[in-house]
Amino acid sequence: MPGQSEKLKILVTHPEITKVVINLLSRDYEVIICQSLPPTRSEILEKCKGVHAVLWASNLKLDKEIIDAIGPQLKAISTKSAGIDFVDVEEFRRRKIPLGHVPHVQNDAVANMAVGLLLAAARRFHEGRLKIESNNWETYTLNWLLGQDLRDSVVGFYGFGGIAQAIATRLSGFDIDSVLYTTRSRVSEEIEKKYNAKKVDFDTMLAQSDFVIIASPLTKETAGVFNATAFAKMKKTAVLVNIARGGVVNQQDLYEALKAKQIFAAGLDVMTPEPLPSNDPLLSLPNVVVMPHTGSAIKRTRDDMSILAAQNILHGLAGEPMPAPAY
Ligand SMILES: O=C(O)[C@H](O)CO
Repeated sequence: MPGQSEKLKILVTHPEITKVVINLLSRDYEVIICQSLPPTRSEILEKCKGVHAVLWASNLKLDKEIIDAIGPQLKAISTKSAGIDFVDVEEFRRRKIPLGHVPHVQNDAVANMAVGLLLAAARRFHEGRLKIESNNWETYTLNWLLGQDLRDSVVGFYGFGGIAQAIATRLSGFDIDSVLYTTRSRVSEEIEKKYNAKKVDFDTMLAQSDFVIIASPLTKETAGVFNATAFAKMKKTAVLVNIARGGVVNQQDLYEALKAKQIFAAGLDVMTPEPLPSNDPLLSLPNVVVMPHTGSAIKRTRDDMSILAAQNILHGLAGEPMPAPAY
């Protein structure tokens, strides 16, 4: 136990966390900051011993080894991401250690990325650039580089939480016809009305959607569900967008489907693995638009994410419920 004048310790696992957060945490606690860039597990394992809370700003595995290295005085950890597929949540639950994550604050930024990818894939941005680079303008034909239209389209969502709804809000400005969504439980009637949305089973969503947007967490249930069987059920003109996690998609099957033009195009902010090797076959396809998992990469959004993570651990240290508990 620390003495009366000794402050409890918080480990921040990344040197670039905004000063606002460091100042906030330093008011009542001693803050230890990891310095390695990229963050290393070895530095975290060394510095985490004896701390009382951790702001986990990394997607390195957060597991039993780390919890054991910290020690039994640990009171709270928060990730700085919405997705927690790199965390052994069961271990936290079993030991009753408060675990926070960071949902909602990145909805707008990620939704903007999704719309960007959707338009870029539907309107063939990558292929257009390749044509320019190879001096292959075919503007003499009347139907060169025709894309897919959002107007009057059906947009299907796999997962219909905050990010998906923020995407649907934006797409309503493109005069889409309706929204289909596949989730475990139905959203409220009010939300369905707002987006002209209907809950349908996975196969119906795949078969009837012109655009399919993956916006679900990666879990045992969602891993690899977008596979060859799923792609075979989609329209040939369909555009797939993934801003969730690469693991929801079987990437080899996606590659085959795109190459065979079984579906029209894909826009991906997430993939497997990350970083994607520069010689990955996916990158050889003209009908894929890729971004390196930067959906939330807006300064204000990233700061908001750090602030919410800090609030999670401050509440955890005070023995209060976190604003955004992960379980
Ligand atoms: O989960 C999130 O918040 C983003 O995808 C960053 O990992």
